[in-house]
Amino acid sequence: MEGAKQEIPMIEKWLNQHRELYTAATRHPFTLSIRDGSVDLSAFKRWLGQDYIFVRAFVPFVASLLLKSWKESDDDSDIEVILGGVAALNDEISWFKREASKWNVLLSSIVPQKANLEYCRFLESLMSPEVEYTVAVTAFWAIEVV
Ligand SMILES: Cc1ncc(CO)c(N)n1
Repeated sequence: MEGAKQEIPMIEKWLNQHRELYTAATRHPFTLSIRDGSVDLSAFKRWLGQDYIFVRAFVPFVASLLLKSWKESDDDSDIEVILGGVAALNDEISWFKREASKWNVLLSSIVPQKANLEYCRFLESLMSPEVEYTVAVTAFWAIEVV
């Protein structure tokens, strides 16, 4: 009888390989302060404006992924998952606008911070037709899992 393979699943392997980064991102003091309600209002407003810029840039990235999934995916259900992501982004943008108005954040005049600008540029680079669907969808997964 063949020995049962004891392969570590890919996602588990990646999480193990990047455990410190993953914990730093998902247990960040800002995130924890949101969870327990102690968040500093000016930090929240700064996040709101910066994340709004990110989400605006994320929409065309997800749209490009939708197109790639239609062309390159071998699994029909992928397109529906990504379409669900687009729908969620629509609701998310409405939420950002509501929150911004509630907290007097002027979304039209937010200046992106350097890290955010670089992140948006990275997203844009993933939109290139040269970038394969498998690469782009893995980035999508990583962005959403963290
Ligand atoms: C869907 C989505 N992914 C990631 C982020 C980053 O915070 C966000 N605001 N929305």
